[in-house]
Amino acid sequence: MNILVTGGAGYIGSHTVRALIAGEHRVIVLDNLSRGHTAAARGALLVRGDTSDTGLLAELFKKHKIEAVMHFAASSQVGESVREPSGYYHNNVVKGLALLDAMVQAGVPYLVFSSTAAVYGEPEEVPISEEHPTLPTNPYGATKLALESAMRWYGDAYGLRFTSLRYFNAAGADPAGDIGEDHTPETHLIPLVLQVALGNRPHLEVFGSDYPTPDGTCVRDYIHVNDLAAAHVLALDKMASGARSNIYNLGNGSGYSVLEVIKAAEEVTAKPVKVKYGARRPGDPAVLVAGSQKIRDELGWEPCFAGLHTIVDTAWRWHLGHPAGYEERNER
Ligand SMILES: NC(=O)c1ccc[n+]([C@@H]2O[C@H](COP(=O)([O-])OP(=O)(O)OC[C@H]3O[C@@H](n4cnc5c(N)ncnc54)[C@H](O)[C@@H]3O)[C@@H](O)[C@H]2O)c1
Ligand SMILES: O=c1ccn([C@@H]2O[C@H](COP(=O)(O)OP(=O)(O)O[C@H]3O[C@H](CO)[C@H](O)[C@H](O)[C@H]3O)[C@@H](O)[C@H]2O)c(=O)[nH]1
Repeated sequence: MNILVTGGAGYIGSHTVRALIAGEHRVIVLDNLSRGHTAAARGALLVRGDTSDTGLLAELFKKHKIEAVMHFAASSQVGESVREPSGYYHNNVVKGLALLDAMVQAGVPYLVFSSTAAVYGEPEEVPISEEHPTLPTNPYGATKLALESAMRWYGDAYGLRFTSLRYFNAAGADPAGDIGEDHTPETHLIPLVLQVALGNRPHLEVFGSDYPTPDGTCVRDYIHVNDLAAAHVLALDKMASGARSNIYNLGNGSGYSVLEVIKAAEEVTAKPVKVKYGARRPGDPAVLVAGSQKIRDELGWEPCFAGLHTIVDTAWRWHLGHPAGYEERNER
């Protein structure tokens, strides 16, 4: 298929682009490079542009006979969203709607959407199933939920078919070692821990040690980025063969605390990681662990990189090979 990947120069998007190309799809990446990297999108045609540019979208849909969109482009930091909700509503909801409208206008039938565990908020029970109530505790999760809701109504009214994938914590890197996680600023736990191990940061600040969890630090479900990428390909194939719109969680079903992640990183890297304890980060739920049985049953998805050490090891190989990331910040 001819597929437009928004945000395909970013972390998860670039790994999915690779999986799509391996599956012999033709990929056009649309990325404004606010956070992405040209080197990450290699192998695809990269168009530098914004998802709000409906003229550009119409042109790309027509010129490349686009049959499906994978929509990764978004602002995605929980803490930043609490401080600056306006930017999140604009980038994730307003621009997301522009994309949906352009798809409807051009008759592009299929959309795979990057949603998040943050739509659930503080869970009533774990593992969290797709039926769990959605009560986000931060604007980031609220904006993703808002677009999911729009997709549902657009589906009813205009026939848009979508799969929303609610990822838990994406981590790791392609074992090939040439693409990986490089956010500026970096806010995610695993890359930050590895930067400490590399000697690029003095310490890791643990955000809160008084949560109601076994060691007092937050528990998350880490999922390898290539396992996420594979799920996107499966979701698209399923829709193209007639499946209805759907929502799936994506996680491994195992929760690890911040301290457990640090310990795993020390074991993988054989380096000490200095820790300082700080305050809780606003908007952080204590525990997020996925129930992903639905996607296993319905799409046949199985993680290939399920263990925390394996995930951290692939990330470590990327960081060792690219201690300063993609090193192309001055191009922006
Ligand atoms: N990283 C995670 O753990 C995680 C978890 C759940 C959901 N998600 C979602 O997955 C998606 C990808 O996350 P990521 O970690 O790869 O983020 P990322 O920041 O690496 O990638 C996002 C990409 O989108 C681009 N972009 C942002 N706004 C744009 C716009 N308006 N127009 C064009 N391009 C734009 C950025 O330049 C960047 O390349 C996001 O939608 C995020 O909310 C991520
Ligand atoms: O310097 C740090 C960074 C993170 N953490 C903690 O480590 C855990 C993981 O934090 P991340 O920032 O790596 O990830 P989040 O759980 O906040 O968010 C990630 O997963 C969410 C869904 O669970 C969203 O989708 C979001 O896009 C994605 O970044 C959290 O408890 C956080 O408080 C620290 O203690 N210190």
